[in-house]
Amino acid sequence: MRANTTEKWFEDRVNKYGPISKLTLFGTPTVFIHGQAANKFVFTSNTLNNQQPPSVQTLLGKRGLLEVTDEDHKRLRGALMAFLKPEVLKQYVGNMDVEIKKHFEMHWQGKETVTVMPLMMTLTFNIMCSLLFDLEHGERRDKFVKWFKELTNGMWSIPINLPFTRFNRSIQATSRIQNMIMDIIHEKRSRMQEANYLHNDLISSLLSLRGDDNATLLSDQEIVDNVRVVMVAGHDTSSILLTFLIRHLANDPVVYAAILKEQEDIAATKSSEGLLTWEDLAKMKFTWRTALELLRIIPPVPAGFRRTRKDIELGGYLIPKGWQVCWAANMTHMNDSIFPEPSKFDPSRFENQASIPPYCFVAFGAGPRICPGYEFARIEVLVTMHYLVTRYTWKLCCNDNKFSRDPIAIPTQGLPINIEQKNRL
Ligand code: HEM
Repeated sequence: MRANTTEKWFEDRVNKYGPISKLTLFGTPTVFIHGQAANKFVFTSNTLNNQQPPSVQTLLGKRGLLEVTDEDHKRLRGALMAFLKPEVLKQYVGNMDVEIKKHFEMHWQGKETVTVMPLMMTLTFNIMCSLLFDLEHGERRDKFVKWFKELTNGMWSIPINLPFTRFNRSIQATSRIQNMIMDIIHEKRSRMQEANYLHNDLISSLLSLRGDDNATLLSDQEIVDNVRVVMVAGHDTSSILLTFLIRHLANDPVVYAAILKEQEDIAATKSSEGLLTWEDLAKMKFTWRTALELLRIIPPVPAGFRRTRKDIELGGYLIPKGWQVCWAANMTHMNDSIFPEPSKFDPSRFENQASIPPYCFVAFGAGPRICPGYEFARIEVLVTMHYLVTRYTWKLCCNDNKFSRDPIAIPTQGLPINIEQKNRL
């Protein structure tokens, strides 16, 4: 992964061993499968459980969406979707707009050079703090960002909990984060007693949900674990997409010009103080198609795992109970019978999404575990791109066109760029 040869490794494997092959990964017998039918099986079969490395369970908790199955998964997912569904999120486009403009004022305005990747991490973290917790800027948010970085540093590390290991620092950070989220839950619960309290964040939404017997639908621990899962699942993924979009537009004047035109047309209808709306986002069709095409070529989640619940027969092979099953996005994303000329960057592939065969574009997964943050990611990417292209021009500082994976894609130097503000500011 560090040498960024993951895709090549998958391809070589398929060429050598065919569509289904076995190997040992992280010390566990694993079956590697790929292609449309294999994706359908991985994403929809109830003979498979979700499977995360042990470090992830320790750091994110046992009651998070990634760990639970069946009825518990449905209940917790339904609870998160009550906030993440488009009908609700559309009310928050203005809040995102405010947070994103603030980011550009604080971190870009007046600068000649910025490094994109860490800034996009900061931006998506702040968006989440505002929308998920309604957490004010200041000391508490600063502490949270510090602990969150420590938590994610150890996420894919070897889970050895000895003093001074990366994993040990992550465990300490996750326990501080747990305490902080618990405090926020208690504060929100008491504020919810106030007559005119507005539910305007994910935690308040989860606290307000009731089951059949009018008891709260989620326990406090379930809220803590799921908020951590959402923070982790939604942070790196969106930052990577934004970072690689900025890199791509610096190298592709045709796509850049089309996005600029689309965004300038929308900006022309707004006053300088006006906030973007849900209706404005609906007009950003070409910008979103460009983002989807980028996700096809560089999926932030390049592969994933499941575990068999029982012996399974697949394609004439027996996969024993307890084995890992590994899927990889690039094997369908770069298949020329599905996406002709797969290496060509062509946003028009997404003009008619219904024409893409099912289970072939899996940047957001598919089936019952398909990414619940799709709409959230779409809003943050579109609003960020709007302010970026209408207020700045940029050039890559160096030929930072390489990236490594950890397992997320990271430009080797963080993507430093030279920026210039447009006159509008
Ligand atoms: C460009 C941005 C994003 C990409 C490419 C992405 C990709 C994915 C993928 C591929 C999966 C499914 C993994 C599997 O089935 O093994 C997933 C699941 C998930 N994503 Fe995203 N994601 C993005 C943004 C977000 C955001 C912004 C949030 C939260 C606000 C989020 C929350 C989640 C959660 C909670 C799951 C687990 C769902 C479940 O197990 O039921 N994601 N994401």
